[in-house]
Formats: sequence, C-alpha cells, structure tokens
Amino acid sequence: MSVHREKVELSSLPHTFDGPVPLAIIGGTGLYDLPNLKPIARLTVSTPWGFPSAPITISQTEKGDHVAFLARHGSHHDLLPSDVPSRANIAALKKIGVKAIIAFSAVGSLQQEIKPRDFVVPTQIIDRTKGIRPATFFEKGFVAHAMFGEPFDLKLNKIVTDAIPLLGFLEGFDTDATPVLHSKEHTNKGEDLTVVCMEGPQFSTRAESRIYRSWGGSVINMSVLPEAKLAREAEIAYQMICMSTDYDSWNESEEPVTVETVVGNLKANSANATRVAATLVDVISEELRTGAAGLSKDLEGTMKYAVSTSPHGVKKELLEKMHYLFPGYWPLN
Ligand SMILES: CSC[C@H]1O[C@H](OP(=O)(O)O)[C@H](O)[C@@H]1O
Ligand SMILES: Nc1ncnc2[nH]cnc12
Repeated sequence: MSVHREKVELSSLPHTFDGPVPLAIIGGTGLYDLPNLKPIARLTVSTPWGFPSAPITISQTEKGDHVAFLARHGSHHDLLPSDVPSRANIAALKKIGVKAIIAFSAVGSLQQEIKPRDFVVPTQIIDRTKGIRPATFFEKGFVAHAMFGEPFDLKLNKIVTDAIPLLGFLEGFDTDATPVLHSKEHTNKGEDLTVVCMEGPQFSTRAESRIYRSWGGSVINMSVLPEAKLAREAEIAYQMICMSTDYDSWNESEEPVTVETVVGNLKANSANATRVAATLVDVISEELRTGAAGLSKDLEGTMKYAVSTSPHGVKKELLEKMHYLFPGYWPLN
C-alpha cells in the first residue's frame, strides 16, 4: 500500500496525463479521494455525453501503477443520485484507458444480519429507478443490446472477495464492533447478494422496504444503476462494494434511515473504507499489469457483435460518437 502523507493542492496538478490508467475507483458518499495515494494529475475530460461529475484524479502507487479516482456526486457532493452524469463518467474513464472499475456505495441494509458498517459485495441488482436516468450509450439510429444477466464482473468479484479478508479486520465473526464482509462465495453459501437501486432522493417507505425484502434484496442504494449498465456497454469490468450505513425503514426496532445516520456510520468507518480501497488498488493493479486473471478480456469486443443496426445505415455523426468509446469497431461511412 502506498502511503502519501503530504497534502497536495489538487488544483496545482498537471491537467494532462499520457500513460495508461487501467483501474478506476468511483467514490460514493463519504469517499471523496484516495488519501493514501500520490496524486499526479487532475483531468477535466469532455465527452460526447458531457462532463463527468468531477475532474478525474490520477494517482501513482508505490509500484508505479496508475489509478483514476472519480467522485460520483462531485467533489463537494452537489449532485443528486438522479443527476449523476453516469454516461460522461463511464465514457471519460473508458477514454483514459480504464479496464476495471471498483465503485463504492453507501447502502441501507434490508437484512438483519447485514448490520451498519458491514461491507457487502453484491452479485445481483434489482432496478427500481424510474426511467429518468439516461441508461445507454446507444440511441435511435444505432441499436445495440448488452448482456446483463451477471451485472457485475465475476473475475473482479472473486479478486475483491478474496482480497478484502486478507486485511484481517473484516473477519466474518459478528460482534457489534467488528464489521463483517458479506460475499456470495465466503459468507452467503453461494447465494446471490442483491442490491436494489431506487430513484430517490427520498428514502423508501416502510411498505416499499418490506417489498424489497420479500424480493430477496440484501441492500439498497440509489447509485448502482445506470453505472453498472454503462460500464458493461463500455466493456469495462465493474464491481460495486457496498458499505452498510443503516437498516433502511423495514426494521421497526430501529429508527428509520436519516442522512445523519448514514453520515455518522460512514465517518466512523472511513478508515476501513480507505484501507479496503488501498488494498484493492494494489491487488487489482497487479492483476491488470500481469494479466494473470484475464480481467476485462471476456468483455473485449463484445459490443462489436451486439449491434442490431447495420453500420452502413448509421449517420456519420452517430458513428463518430460511438467511436469515442469503440474506436475502429465499425467503419465510418
Ligand atoms: C446520503 S444517503 C443516500 C445516498 O448514498 C448513496 O450514495 P453512494 O452510492 O454514492 O454512496 C445512495 O446511493 C444515495 O445516493
Ligand atoms: N436506506 C437507504 N436507501 C437508499 N440509499 C441509501 N444509501 C444509504 N442508505 C440508504
């Protein structure tokens, strides 16, 4: 793990960076930077889908790997979940060469055994957004359909769930003081862990929260969609890491969720979140450098064959827009 103690003035960093940046961390509520890493550039990336939530910080690890960091709700958390420019975020990360994304999220727990401050690595998603978020890079005139039966990347999921327990503080035993790591493989007997994504910004009613439990929901947030869908379209391996901050509103023995509870638990556990992020940066950077696990290789080229529209019938401007993400996939007319 790289330890970077000097405070660097981000605005003084170079605005360009030429090397490859294969890994990105998207920070959610409570995670607005990677304090253990040395920032070396801060990029403002313009995409055909607008500007990302914030400038992208490029940092360098002790081993010389590069990692991008993007604050989902903006550096000062000024974007509502429905207003996060997910297409610009994912497109910008793709443009700088990102092959794998680890996305952090503060979530409500829908299950008694997932207590506040526990970590959850989900394997499934239920979409309860309201169709108001642009959720695809494709559009009228250029139709494509990505696979989404496994919404997270299975190789990345395994790397993450194998690496976090090595930290030694998420040990899988349950006391009030010890956060637990919940994963399909290690603690959930091979059963999926499901994140429900709601529109918000208001939290759920008790009746809604109970319905999500009856559907098998494990945790709930307002952020995993369309981020995960767009990462899949962009052929980037994506895994979310959830940090439980509250019991949502189903649990009548607890106070219904408030932002105060969420932020309180996040602050209390920010050291753990930072350690998890730092460890994953080291482990995943190594995987990407050596190619040992073939991360993102399964996704490469998948969208080339997912298109229904004949490229010959597509308008030049539209093809050029698509070439931002997929250079060379389809001939420019
Ligand atoms: C501040 S509580 C609700 C807020 O927290 C989560 O954000 P993120 O996933 O970015 O950590 C949730 O999705 C909501 O946007
Ligand atoms: N209970 C909850 N519902 C939706 N998003 C959340 N983020 C944190 N807690 C949440």
